Amino acid sequence: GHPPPPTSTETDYIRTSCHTTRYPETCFTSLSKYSGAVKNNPSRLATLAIHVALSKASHMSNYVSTISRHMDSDNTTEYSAAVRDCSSVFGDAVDEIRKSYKEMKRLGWTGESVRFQLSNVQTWMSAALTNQDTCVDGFDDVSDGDVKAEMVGRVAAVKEVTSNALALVNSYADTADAPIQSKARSPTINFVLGGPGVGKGTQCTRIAETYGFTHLSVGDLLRKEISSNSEYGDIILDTISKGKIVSSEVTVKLLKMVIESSETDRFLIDGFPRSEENRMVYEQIIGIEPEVVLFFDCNEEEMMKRVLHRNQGRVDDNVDTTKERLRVFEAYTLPVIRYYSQKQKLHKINAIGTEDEIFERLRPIFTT
Ligand SMILES: Nc1ncnc2c1ncn2[C@@H]1O[C@H](COP(=O)(O)OP(=O)(O)O)[C@@H](O)[C@H]1O
Ligand SMILES: O=c1ccn([C@@H]2O[C@H](COP(=O)(O)OP(=O)(O)O)[C@@H](O)[C@H]2O)c(=O)[nH]1
Repeated sequence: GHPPPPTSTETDYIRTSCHTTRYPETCFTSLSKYSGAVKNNPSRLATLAIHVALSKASHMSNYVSTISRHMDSDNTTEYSAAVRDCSSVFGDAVDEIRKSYKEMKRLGWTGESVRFQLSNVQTWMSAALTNQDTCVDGFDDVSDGDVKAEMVGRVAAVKEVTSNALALVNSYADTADAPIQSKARSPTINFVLGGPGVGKGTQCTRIAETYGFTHLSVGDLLRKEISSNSEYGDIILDTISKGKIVSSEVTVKLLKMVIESSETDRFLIDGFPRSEENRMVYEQIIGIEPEVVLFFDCNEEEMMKRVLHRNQGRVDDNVDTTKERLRVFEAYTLPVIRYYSQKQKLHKINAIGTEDEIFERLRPIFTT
C-alpha cells in the first residue's frame, strides 16, 4: 500500500541518520519519501535503505547483462571483457543484497541473536560493495569515452546507495547490542509459572496492583494475536486448541515488542517460559535474567476443576485439551522450574486455599 505521508519530525529523523553515511544527500533523497513507514526506527530505516540498494542494484545488473548478451561472442575488446565481468560480479552483488534484505526482515525471529544476524548483514553488504568496486575496476584498461563513462557513472550511483545502506546497518548494529538492556533503563522481570488453571492470572493481578508491576500474560498476548487476525493467528489458534506450546519465535517476539514499547519497567511475565527451549530463545533474544520465579503448586484434580469452572469461553478449557496441557506442563515446564530452583530463584507457593490466603503467602517475597 501507500506509505503514510511523512511528518517533519520523521523526515528530520532520516536527515539526522543520513549524516552518518558517506553520501548524505543521496541518502536523504532516496529514503525521505518513506519516512512515514520508518517511524524513527533504526532497524526499519536500515531495512528500507537495503531495499533501495537492492532495487537499484537489480536494475543495474539487468542493464549490464542485457548489454553483455547483445555483444557478439567473438567480441574480444577490453570493453566487452569488462562488461562480461561486471555482469557476473553484479549478479553476485544483487544476491548478497537480497540475502541481507531477507535477514533484516527476520531479525529476532530465527533463534539466533540479533547481533549475529546483523553481523551477517554487514558481511554481505560489504561483499556487495566489493563486487561493485570490482566491476568499476574492470573498466580501468578500457579507453575513456562515452560508453565507459556511462557505465562507470551508473555503477557509482548504485555504490552510493549500497554504501549508505551499509552505514545505516552499522549504526543500527552499534545500538542494537542487547537491544533492551542497552537502554538507559534495565527492566525487572519476574516469571510466574504453574499448571493450567492453578491461579497464576488471579494472583498476578493482585501482585501487579499491590506492588506496581505490569502483568504480561503470554497466553493473553497470544489470544490477542488470534483475535486481531495477525499473520500468526491461525497457527496460534491451532496450537492453543491442542494444548501445545506455541513456537518460541512467536512468543519471544511478542514479549520483546511489548517490553520495549512499554513505559514501565517492572514486569510479571505469566505463563512463560513453558519449556527449556522457550527459556533458551528468551535468553538469546531478550536476555534479562528474572529476579524471582514464582511456582504455584497444586494437584491436577484441582487444576482440572478450576479450568472447567473458568467460564471464559476459552477453546482450550475442556477436559481433553486440559489433560494435554497438564501433560505438557509436566514434560516441558517442570524442567524450567527445576532449572530456576537450582539457580535459587524459585519460590514455590502452595496454591490450595482461598485467593486471599494465597496472596498472603506471596507478600513476604515482594516486601523484602
Ligand atoms: N485460590 C483459588 N481457589 C479456587 N479457585 C481459584 C483460585 N484462584 C483462582 N481460581 C479460579 O480458577 C480459575 C483459573 O484461574 P486463573 O487465574 O485464570 O489461572 P491460570 O492463570 O493459572 O490459568 C479461575 O476461574 C479462577 O477464578
Ligand atoms: O508462553 C506461552 C504461553 C501460553 N501458550 C499457549 O497458551 C495456552 C494458554 O496459556 P495460559 O497461560 O493463558 O493459560 P493456562 O494454561 O495457565 O490456563 C497454553 O496452553 C499454550 O497453548 C504458549 O504456547 N506459550
